Amino acid sequence: MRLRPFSVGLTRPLGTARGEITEREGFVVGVGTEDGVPAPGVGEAAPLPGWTESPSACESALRGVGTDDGGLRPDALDRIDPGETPAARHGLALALADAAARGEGRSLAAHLSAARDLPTPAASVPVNATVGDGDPEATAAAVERAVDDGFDCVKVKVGARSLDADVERLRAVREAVGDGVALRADANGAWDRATAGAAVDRLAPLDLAYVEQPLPADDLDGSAALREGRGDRDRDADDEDGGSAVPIALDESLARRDLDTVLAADAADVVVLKPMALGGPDRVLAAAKRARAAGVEPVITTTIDAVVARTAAVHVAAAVPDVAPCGLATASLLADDLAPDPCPVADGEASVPNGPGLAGDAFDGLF
Ligand SMILES: O=C(O)CCC(=O)c1ccccc1C(=O)O
Ligand SMILES: [Mg+2]
Repeated sequence: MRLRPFSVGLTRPLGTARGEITEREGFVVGVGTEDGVPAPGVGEAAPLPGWTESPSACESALRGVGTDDGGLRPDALDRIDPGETPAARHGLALALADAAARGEGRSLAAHLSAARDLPTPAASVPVNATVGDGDPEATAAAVERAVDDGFDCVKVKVGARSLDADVERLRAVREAVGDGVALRADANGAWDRATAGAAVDRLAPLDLAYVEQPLPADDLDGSAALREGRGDRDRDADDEDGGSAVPIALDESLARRDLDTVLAADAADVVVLKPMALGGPDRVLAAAKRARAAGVEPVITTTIDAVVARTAAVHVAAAVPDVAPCGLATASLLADDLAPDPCPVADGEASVPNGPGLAGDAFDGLF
């Protein structure tokens, strides 16, 4: 197993309620026949503080599963705890899955779905554009650009400013693009229960597709109450029959609590699943299948990963039948990348490479 450190910068910082993301660092993970796998395989471990383990914990977890002569222990994957070091597990699980899929001569999506009794994967996946914090004019202009580029679903970061200011931003966006565009708002856990309750009431007239992580990650009861329209707020006439006027998505909550706990709490309409934060593509596809069975819609996104992990997430999304728009159109947020993007986005859809594996041998030059 080989590890190659990398660092890629964003074209400009992505403003979120939890600060700005300016660059992504991590390791490309390579395995080969010397590791006992049938073909070369490439993975990516890109820890993001606040979402995963630290870069040093990630590196030690990966180095810990190697043998003294540079090979891989046979039980390597089982030795990496997906809760403690999800990015490390992602890197190795992806490299091994890429190798296995290439050995089988089929795409990563086909390999992952066959193991879970899912139907033939899609050839492209719908994606949303991602727009960071900014003033109302800049936010509306960024969303308009995305719509001009062919997106019909756009996610806007909120929660970095007052609720009044965010409502003004989203109003400006809705006015600029009209009713035909699906809008999502991601608060990254910024609001308390009273603010979140006020937010769903005030955003209801703007017809949002969902509000993502309105409350802190641990507040599953608050999220369940918000969904039922019984947050700490005055009820208005619109939700007398109960139910939040805006569907609720959870993201950070999944990195803190296991999926079954989130599902049992009735805390979400949508779960946002990030392979890097949840320990690997295999785990996320299994989680997506379980969420669907429980009536909760899965959405696949990344932590703004580099091209290897982003391509893997596209394969995962392709394996989810009729997947909702996913947060995978983030290549354009990066100023540079590890390799050319094998999943170009056009008309709001990312194309899925045919394989074998992630993208044939396109990433083998990374070593
Ligand atoms: O979902 C998307 O549109 C892109 C990914 C994204 O927003 C994100 C990227 C890095 C870290 C956290 C998040 C998030 O969804 O909260
Ligand atoms: Mg989010």
